Amino acid sequence: MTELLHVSGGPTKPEIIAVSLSKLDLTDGCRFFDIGCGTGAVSIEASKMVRDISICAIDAREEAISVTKKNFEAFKINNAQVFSVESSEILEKQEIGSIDCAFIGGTKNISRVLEVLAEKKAKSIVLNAVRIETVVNVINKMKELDLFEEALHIIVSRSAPITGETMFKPENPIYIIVGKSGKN
Ligand SMILES: C[S@@+](CC[C@H](N)C(=O)[O-])C[C@H]1O[C@@H](n2cnc3c(N)ncnc32)[C@H](O)[C@@H]1O
Repeated sequence: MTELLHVSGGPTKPEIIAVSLSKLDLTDGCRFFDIGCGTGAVSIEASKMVRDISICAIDAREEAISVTKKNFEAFKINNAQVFSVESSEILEKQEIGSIDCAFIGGTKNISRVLEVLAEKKAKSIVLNAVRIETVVNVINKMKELDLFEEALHIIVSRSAPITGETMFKPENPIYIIVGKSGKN
């Protein structure tokens, strides 16, 4: 089995990716943006879900981009563009084109990123956050931009062996915030 290379902050846990992608409404041929892609794990799972997806993976850290490129090669992701840049600097550029669905795993400059996604009429936006301050900022900003749909608080506990039996160990709680454009 192909092993995913890791980088600090990633990969996002598979259960969180599964719920996040289920909220994104990915469709065949859509243009998917992985903002703060880290390892590229979310893009890899998205490409397993829908055919002909066009991926744009962005991370401000060169180290993350290098890992994403290696993972894309290992998982045979051929339909992706990868950008090593702060996302608010590139998303608004005309050559980036249209944006259908955006997963946001990194929240630096999040207000500006959400403004650009709203300007570009991204149909669905799903954001992962761990900090309560981020959650409040994102919900307020999405409401201001008429994007806010719902927020989820997810806690996964995973089985772990204990003296020959099984216990459950909790993973860190994650907030998933969902935005849709054209709500009204
Ligand atoms: C928690 S990690 C993402 C993990 C990723 N979803 C995965 O599965 O590997 C957050 C990443 O977002 C990046 N990041 C944060 N804000 C960003 C921004 N505004 N533009 C680009 N990258 C950003 C960080 O460099 C970091 O690599």
